[in-house]
Amino acid sequence: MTEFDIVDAAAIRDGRATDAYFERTEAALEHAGRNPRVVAEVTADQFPDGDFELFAGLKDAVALLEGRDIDVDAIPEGRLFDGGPVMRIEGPYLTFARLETSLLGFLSHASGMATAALDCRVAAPDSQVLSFGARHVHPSMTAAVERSALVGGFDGFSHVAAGDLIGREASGTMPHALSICFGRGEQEAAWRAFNEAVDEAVPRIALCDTYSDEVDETLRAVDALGDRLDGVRLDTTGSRRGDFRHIIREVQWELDVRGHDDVDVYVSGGLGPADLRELRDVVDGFGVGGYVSNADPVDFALDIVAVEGEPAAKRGKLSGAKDVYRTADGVHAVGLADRSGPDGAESLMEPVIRDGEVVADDAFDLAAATERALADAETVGYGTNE
Ligand SMILES: O=P(O)(O)OC[C@H]1O[C@H](OP(=O)(O)OP(=O)(O)O)[C@H](O)[C@@H]1O
Repeated sequence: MTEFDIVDAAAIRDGRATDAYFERTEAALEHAGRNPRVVAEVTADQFPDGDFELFAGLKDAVALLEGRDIDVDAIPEGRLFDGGPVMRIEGPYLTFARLETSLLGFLSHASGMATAALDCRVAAPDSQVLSFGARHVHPSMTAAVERSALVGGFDGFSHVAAGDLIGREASGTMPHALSICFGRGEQEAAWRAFNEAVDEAVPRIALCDTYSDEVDETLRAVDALGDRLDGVRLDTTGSRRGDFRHIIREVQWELDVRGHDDVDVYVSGGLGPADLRELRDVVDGFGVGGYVSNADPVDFALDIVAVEGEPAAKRGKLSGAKDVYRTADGVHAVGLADRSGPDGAESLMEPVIRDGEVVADDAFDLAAATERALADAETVGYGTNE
């Protein structure tokens, strides 16, 4: 049987999922009898510059690091960061050297996607926003996509197996394929079959752009499903879109004049924050895919900043174990961990692992992470000058 090209969880956990140069570094250090106690930090930018990003991926990072002879401090998942460390690891270097590759992968990708999700969330704070981007990425990444979207404040997601892992049910109704399988002019049959077959708890949201005009298909869906119709989705393809806002307003108008203003209107297809801002007052919800799933990973690096208690770092990086602080007005500052931060500032880093034991479950609890993300967005005014 042909297997998928997926590096499995055991290889990640045992450190085989690493860059070859870490294996050679281990060989050299062991040969020389060296295994210094180091402090290493995960950082994207050395100094704050007002450009915030959202921290995610901590749950998987902790799963990788727990049980090892190290201490780990980190800012909790869902916290906005702006320069300085997001994580600090202390212990014998050989204990965690080969984990750097997977550790950075977990944090970089998830944080990039969560930041993109928060961009969408703040663009349409009162709309329902669902993650539709699983189809754009390798299947092994889909749970990370959906979880990151939730950390960034999305209301739901589409991927079924990701839902099994996350512990929440996937949402979604129908693709164009359903109408096409019934045939041109037979959309009513497709919507009725959906209504008859699908669990009562699933909202009846008819996809209304497959063969004909959005207003026409919407009114036909109203006739076909009557009061059972909860909403329509317009995924009008780019080449046919013209003025999408006008199309949506026209659909809303024609629903209203017939007394169906309770039918919600959802839109999807290549949408990002600018579209959400432009359309948020005329729709009830959005499906957003590629903007989140295809987001650039955050450029995290892991660097040694102290060896045997003494400051040490490569040039361009700041030596010494550090902490990050937030002042009451939402400004971030970086300082040495063994000194207090600016007056009135709170430290954002928390102990997460001590001697290999996880000591802060709440730091990567999904609901808590989302709550932090939304609160932080407000505190620092994230996205308000877009
Ligand atoms: O464009 P994105 O933001 O990445 O959104 C992801 C996809 O979700 C929608 O699929 P839909 O189910 O409507 O498409 P299909 O039935 O044509 O496959 C939309 O057409 C996008 O292709």
